[in-house]
Amino acid sequence: MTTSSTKTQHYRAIILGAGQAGKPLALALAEAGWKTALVERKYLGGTCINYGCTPTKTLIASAEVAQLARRAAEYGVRTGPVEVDYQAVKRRKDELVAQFRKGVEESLEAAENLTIIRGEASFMGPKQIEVQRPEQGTLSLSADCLFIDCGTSPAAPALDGLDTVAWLTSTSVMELDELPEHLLILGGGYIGLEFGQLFRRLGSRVTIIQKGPQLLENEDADVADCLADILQEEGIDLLLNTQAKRVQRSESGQVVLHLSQDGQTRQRTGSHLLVATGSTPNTAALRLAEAGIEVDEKGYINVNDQLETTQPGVYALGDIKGGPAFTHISYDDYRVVSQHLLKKGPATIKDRQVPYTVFTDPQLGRVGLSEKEARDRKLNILLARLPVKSVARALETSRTAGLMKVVIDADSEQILGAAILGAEGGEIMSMIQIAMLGQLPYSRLRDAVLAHPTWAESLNTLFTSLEN
Ligand SMILES: Cc1cc2nc3c(=O)[nH]c(=O)nc-3n(C[C@H](O)[C@H](O)[C@H](O)COP(=O)(O)OP(=O)(O)OC[C@H]3O[C@@H](n4cnc5c(N)ncnc54)[C@H](O)[C@@H]3O)c2cc1C
Ligand SMILES: NC(=O)c1ccc[n+]([C@@H]2O[C@H](COP(=O)([O-])OP(=O)(O)OC[C@H]3O[C@@H](n4cnc5c(N)ncnc54)[C@H](O)[C@@H]3O)[C@@H](O)[C@H]2O)c1
Repeated sequence: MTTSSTKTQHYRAIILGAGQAGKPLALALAEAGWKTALVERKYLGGTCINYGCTPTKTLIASAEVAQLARRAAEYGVRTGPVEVDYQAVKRRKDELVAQFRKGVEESLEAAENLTIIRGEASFMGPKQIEVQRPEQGTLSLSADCLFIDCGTSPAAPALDGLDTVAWLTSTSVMELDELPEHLLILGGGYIGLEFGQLFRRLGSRVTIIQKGPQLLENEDADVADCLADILQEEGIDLLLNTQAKRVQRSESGQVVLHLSQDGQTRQRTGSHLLVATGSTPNTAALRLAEAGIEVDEKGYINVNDQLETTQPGVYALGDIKGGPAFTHISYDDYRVVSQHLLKKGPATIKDRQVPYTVFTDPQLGRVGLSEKEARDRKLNILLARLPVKSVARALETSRTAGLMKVVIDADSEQILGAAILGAEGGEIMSMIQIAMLGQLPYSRLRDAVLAHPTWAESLNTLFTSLEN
C-alpha cells in the first residue's frame, strides 16, 4: 500500500530504513497490531540484499567455479581453456538480487497495518519526521516510537586528486558491464579482499593497497599473513604498509596512484580504482539534532543495551549505531528490540556473540577472542593450532590452504575464540561457536566421535595438541 497526504499522519511506530533490522521489525510490529509505517529512500531490503552480501557472494561463487575449472587438471580432469563470460556472471548476480528484492517487497506489501512510504526521512522534532518523496512532495509524520535502521555508505578517504578520477565503491564496481583490466583497490579489509580475489579469478589484474602492516587489521598477524600468501599465490599484487599520497588520471585515461611504502615512493597504474577503506553512517539526511539524538565522534548513533537512543522512544538498529557491521547483527538488533517491546522480556545486546566470515576462498570464519585480544587481556590461555593441510578431507579434495586456531581458557577449558581459515571456514567456525554457546569444554570436542572424513572431524585433531 502506498500513501499520499499533506497533513501530519500519526502512527504507533515509524521505521526509517528497510534494511536487515527494519524489514523484520516492520513485519513484527504490524503483526502485533501496531499501526506502522516503513520509510525507505531506495530499495526495500537495504544493503545486504541489494548491494552487499547477496550480489557479492553470488559473484564469488562464479569466481570459485572459474578457479576450480582452472585447477581441473590437478584432479585429473581435462577442461580446455577456461573462459569467463562476464555478462553472464553479472546477469546471474542481477537476477538473484531482483528475486530477493521482489520477495522482500511482496512480504512487506502483503502485511496488514503496514504502510510503505518511498522517500527520504528527516527529523523535524523528537517524534516527528518529514519524508521527501520523489515527485510527490513532502509528507509529515509523527509516531509514538521511531526506529532508525538507515545503515552506512562507503566512505571516501581524504586523498589528493580523488575527485578527478571516476573511483568506484563496492556498489558501483558491481555495475560495471565489463571486467576491469587492472583493478587497483585501496583497503585490505573485507570488501577489498572479497572483491580483489573475485575479480582476479574472473580474469582482472588486481593490486591491493593496505595502509597497515597486515590485511584485516583486527585479526591475528599469523592468520592475516597466511591469507596474504594465498592471495599472492593467485597473482594478486599486494602492497602492505603503503600510504596512498595522491591519485590522477593519465592522458590515456588510466588511474595513477602515487604511493609511499616504507619511505620509498611507488606508483601503480590501473584501469579502475575501487575505494574500500570503510564506511560512514547515513546520518546527514536525518537531522538527528532536531530530535535530540546524540551521536559519537564518527557520527554513529549512541544507544543503550536495549538500543534506545538518547531520545526516549527512539531506537537505532543495525550499522548506523556503530560496532560490528554485519547482517546477522542487524537481525539480532531486531530480535532484541521486538522482544523488549512486544514480549516485554529481558533482551540486551550486551555480551552477545559476534561471529563473522570473510568470504575469501578459503573463508576466514571468526568468533570470540583472537589470540592477540586474549594476550592483551593477560588471560591464561592455551592455543590449539592446525594447518589445514593436515586434514584428511583437505587432502582428498585438494583444498589444503589455511590454518585453524582456537583460543582456550587454560583453567576452565572453555573455548574463548576461534579463527578458521580454510575451506568451509565459516561452517567449521559455527560448530565451534555452538560448542561455546553450550559451554562445552574443548576436551568434549577433542574426544567426540565425528564422522570420517568430514571437515568436522578435523576438530578431533585440532584439539589434540595444545600450546601455551
Ligand atoms: C559489499 C558488501 C558486502 C557485505 N557482505 C556481508 C556479508 O557477507 N555478511 C554480512 O553479515 N554482512 C555483509 N555486509 C554488511 C551488511 O550488508 C550490513 O551490515 C547490513 O546490510 C546492515 O544492515 P542495516 O540494518 O544496518 O541497514 P541497511 O541494510 O544498510 O539498510 C539501510 C536502509 O536505510 C535506507 N535509508 C538510509 N537513509 C535513509 C533516510 N534518511 N530515509 C529513508 N531511508 C533511508 C537505505 O536506503 C537502506 O535501504 C556487506 C556489506 C557490503 C557493502
Ligand atoms: N563478509 C562480510 O561479513 C563482509 C563483507 C564485506 C563487507 N562487510 C562489512 O562492510 C564493512 C566495510 O568494509 P570495508 O572493507 O570497506 O572496511 P574495513 O574497515 O573492514 O576495512 C578497511 C581497510 O582499509 C584500510 N584503509 C583505510 N584507509 C586506507 C587508505 N587510505 N589506504 C589504504 N588502506 C586503507 C584499513 O586499514 C582497513 O584494513 C565492514 O566493516 C564489514 O562489517 C562485511
